[in-house]
Amino acid sequence: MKKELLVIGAGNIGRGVIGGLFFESGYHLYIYDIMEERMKQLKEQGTYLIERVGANNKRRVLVDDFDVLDCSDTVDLIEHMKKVDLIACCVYEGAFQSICQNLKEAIEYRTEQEAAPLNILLCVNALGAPDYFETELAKLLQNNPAASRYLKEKIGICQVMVGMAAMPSSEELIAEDAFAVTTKLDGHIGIDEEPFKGELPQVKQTGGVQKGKAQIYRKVYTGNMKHCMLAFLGKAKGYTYIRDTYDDGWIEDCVLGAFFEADAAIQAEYQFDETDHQEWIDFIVEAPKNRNLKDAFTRVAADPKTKLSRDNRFVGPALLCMKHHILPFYLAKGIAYGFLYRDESDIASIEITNYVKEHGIEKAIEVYCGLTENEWELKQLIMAQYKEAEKIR
Ligand SMILES: NC(=O)c1ccc[n+]([C@@H]2O[C@H](COP(=O)([O-])OP(=O)(O)OC[C@H]3O[C@@H](n4cnc5c(N)ncnc54)[C@H](O)[C@@H]3O)[C@@H](O)[C@H]2O)c1
Ligand SMILES: O=P(O)(O)OC[C@@H](O)[C@@H](O)[C@H](O)[C@H](O)CO
Repeated sequence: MKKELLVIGAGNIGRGVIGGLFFESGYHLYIYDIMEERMKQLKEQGTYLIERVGANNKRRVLVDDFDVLDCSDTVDLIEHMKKVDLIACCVYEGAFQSICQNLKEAIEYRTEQEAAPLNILLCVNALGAPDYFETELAKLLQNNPAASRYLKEKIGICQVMVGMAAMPSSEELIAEDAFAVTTKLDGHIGIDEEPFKGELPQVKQTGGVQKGKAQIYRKVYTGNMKHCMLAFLGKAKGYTYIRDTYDDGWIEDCVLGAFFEADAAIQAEYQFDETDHQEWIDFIVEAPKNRNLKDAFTRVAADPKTKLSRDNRFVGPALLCMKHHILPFYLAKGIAYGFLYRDESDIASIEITNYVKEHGIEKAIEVYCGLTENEWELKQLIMAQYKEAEKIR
């Protein structure tokens, strides 16, 4: 396999985690992002720094084997989609449609050329991303039978579990390198191996996983939920970074409570085998407390409108708990603190907290969590937790 990777979305994950690990494993990167001016600057700069921060040590990586595409339009992007056999999409959900639109053109070309298989790595926390890509591409290619066949037979659309946090670097480091990005040192990247065409790339801290579509639910409903709940509760306690919550026993109890509720529901739904299940618990619960990492609540809890929505990291597992007769007591607490979370730089948090003030918590739960009258038990649980949370805050 050619050691080339087209990275779409050159943010924390695209530059820092995926770009960094593939670069360190001998891959040449092609980088594309919609931020045209910034990409021009990156091209001029020619290198960028990654700071990998562990609980006990740090390490720097200077990435210098990449080309930045012409990001003024999508011509160059599509040209590279035609030729590079491995693509990593490191973006949020809002970018999916336009990426599919561009992929359509590339797939038609690849079909004509009888090109090699193409693997698309969806390095996202969004739920149902592979299904979205499969359906959208099938729709876009429906009038081209040969390309539809190529899509089915030669394109691997793979969920990737990015189990490694990445964030903007400190001001000091940014002064040194405007494109520096900070990531955790430990962690693991899991590629859903079932849809992958050919041999998996040999990349550091990266490997294949099974049941990828189920794994992303587990990651988001337990791991990302826990992370975000630390931020919601931590903010109420006046902290700023995830590390500030590490010695707070109350936060730890609540967050672990929510984790194990969600984990039990996920296990009931997806039945991961016991070894895999225990490894996941250890990965999340026993992760070393990384006090060197300044992971800000502003990043972790960003866009609480999405995070509190029906299928996302709190209401999703809470509903799954109800389905499996598990009381989502602590998950409801997480949701309640989500309704109290306010960050003056985050418009979604301002909208939500203003809405609660104006219309009350019950209406807010209906609007933002999408809970219906039939789901009255969960609604009442969240309302009760909110009442408590207001007193404690
Ligand atoms: N940061 C983390 O710790 C982390 C860990 C695991 C998974 N994730 C997931 O990875 C994805 C990226 O997160 P991030 O932290 O890198 O975000 P980010 O905001 O740092 O980077 C996203 C980048 O995508 C670019 N972009 C937006 N629309 C685009 C388009 N149409 N084409 C190309 N580029 C486009 C943005 O300009 C931005 O540079 C998200 O789905 C996130 O949930 C993040
Ligand atoms: O990027 P988001 O908004 O989906 O989630 C914020 C964080 O929880 C997330 O980026 C984690 O750091 C990451 O998923 C680590 O596994």
